[in-house]
Amino acid sequence: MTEALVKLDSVSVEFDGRAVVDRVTLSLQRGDIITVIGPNGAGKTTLIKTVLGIQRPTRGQLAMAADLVIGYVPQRLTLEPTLPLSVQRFMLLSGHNLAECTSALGRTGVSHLLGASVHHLSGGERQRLLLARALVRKPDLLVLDEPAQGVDINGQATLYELIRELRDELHCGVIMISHDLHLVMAATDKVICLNQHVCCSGFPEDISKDPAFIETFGHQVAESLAVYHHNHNHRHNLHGDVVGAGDTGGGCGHDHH
Ligand SMILES: Nc1ncnc2c1ncn2[C@@H]1O[C@H](COP(=O)(O)OP(=O)(O)OP(=O)(O)O)[C@@H](O)[C@H]1O
Repeated sequence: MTEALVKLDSVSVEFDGRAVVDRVTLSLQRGDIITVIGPNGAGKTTLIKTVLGIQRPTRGQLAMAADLVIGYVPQRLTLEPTLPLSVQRFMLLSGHNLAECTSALGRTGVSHLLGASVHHLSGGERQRLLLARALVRKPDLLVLDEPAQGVDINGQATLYELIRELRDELHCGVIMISHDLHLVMAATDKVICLNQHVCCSGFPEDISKDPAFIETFGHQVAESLAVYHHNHNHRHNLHGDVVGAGDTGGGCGHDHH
């Protein structure tokens, strides 16, 4: 039997008597990728914070595997703008040595930015830096809060692919929040649709037909997702260009009907 990295059993989080997360039960194993979707204010970040152990549940049980190493990619990188900080220094603050930091930066495609200032990175570069910082810890569990924000559309698909590859390499579990519904539906193993409580959950192709999903996101979104088939027959490089197996000669290779 596979050991759960994190288990939530009927977890609720209340602020001022209001349930922001309402009786959520989930279990995350090694190899899983779970994506939490839902409207603004649905409690997604609060749920992620609970998984991280930084938000205490008001009710219910949270169980984590012993010695669990978590790599976290936050929604925002808050830095003192007047403090000069290079990418190298930022990474070294993790407590890992330069070789480990450079290797993690290389894996997320930004090792060339070692000497750059973190204040001047593009949105996509910043997300890759944050991913490298999470990665350098060799996490059992990767927790990402909107990892593709500020990343252009090509870069988003590539970033989700990178997350899948990292899951395979580290044999870790992944839980993330995303608003990129089409990419989520194409690239995720399991989706949890949250609106305080879990409206529905399951595999992308199933939940897009779920009445609770349709009620939350509307018919238009549900219909466009329900007919979306993603036959990914190739790989992308970090710039989003198509490379490798099954490249049909420059075509995108995804079937969108
Ligand atoms: N520490 C807190 N104290 C009081 N209310 C809070 C606190 N943290 C979050 N909330 C409230 O809980 C609700 C859910 O917030 P949360 O950030 O979890 O939602 P979200 O689904 O991540 O939203 P978004 O998609 O907009 O990022 C919001 O109404 C928010 O104002």
